[in-house]
Amino acid sequence: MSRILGLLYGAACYVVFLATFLYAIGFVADVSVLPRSINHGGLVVPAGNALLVNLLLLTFFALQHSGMARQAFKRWLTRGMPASIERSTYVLCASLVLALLFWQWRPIPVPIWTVEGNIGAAVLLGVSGVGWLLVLTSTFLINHFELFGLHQVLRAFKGRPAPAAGFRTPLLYKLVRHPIYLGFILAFWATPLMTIGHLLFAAATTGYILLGIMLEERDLIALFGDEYRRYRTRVPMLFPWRRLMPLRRPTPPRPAVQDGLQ
Ligand SMILES: C[S@@+](CC[C@H](N)C(=O)[O-])C[C@H]1O[C@@H](n2cnc3c(N)ncnc32)[C@H](O)[C@@H]1O
Repeated sequence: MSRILGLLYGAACYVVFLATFLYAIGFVADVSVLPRSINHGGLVVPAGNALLVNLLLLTFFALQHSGMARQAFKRWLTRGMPASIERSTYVLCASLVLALLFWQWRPIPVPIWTVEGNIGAAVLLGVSGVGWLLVLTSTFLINHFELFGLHQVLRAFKGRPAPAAGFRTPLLYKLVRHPIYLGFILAFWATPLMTIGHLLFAAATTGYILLGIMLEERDLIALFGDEYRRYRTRVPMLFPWRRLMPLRRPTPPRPAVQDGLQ
């Protein structure tokens, strides 16, 4: 019975995640048919108040996201719930906090840049679309269903032990260490209409991504040791410049010739 409940819970969490993810695309792209987006629909308040509320929402998301991802928190959580539904619970909480952000976001629709003309706007929307595609594709590269908890509840349902965390570097992970985060950065910054509200969102999430990378890599080193350390020296963090333009190796210094010794 508890295995069936676990499976249903995991599936429900996944559906909530999917709905939130799809809404996020529309929210950031400012799709006008949505009830709320980054530039419309939310309560209109003075810019100072809006800034404060939005920063609180973003901070709450960052605390939930990073706090619940730490090993110590997972150990504490799994004292009270089966380990097989820990990841689904994480995904559910992250989705609910994100939904709260979408609901309570205060637009500050003062333009910073506006790209007029079909081609320019289409290129920027295209780059943003590529970003979202990069996010989704990369989740499948490292294991989409494990990342969102379905794999774990399915294994528990079949009575199999939880899978050990695996380190993978397929395709895009050979170019950059964090293609999912790169995808988010492209999706958040590439917009034909950058408003103060959107800029706040893009800048705060980018700052959080950089901090999140530091925490995530610390955990990955603890888990995979030298294998991850070597990966870090080989593959750039977010932008594949080093791959596209290999740096010239510095020429080694010539040994000093000392008078009288040669
Ligand atoms: C939201 S994903 C982001 C993955 C990666 N930072 C990226 O941007 O593509 C976070 C989870 O992926 C795991 N992870 C990160 N890099 C990984 C890799 N190369 N192989 C397997 N898991 C990885 C982390 O341990 C963490 O649980």
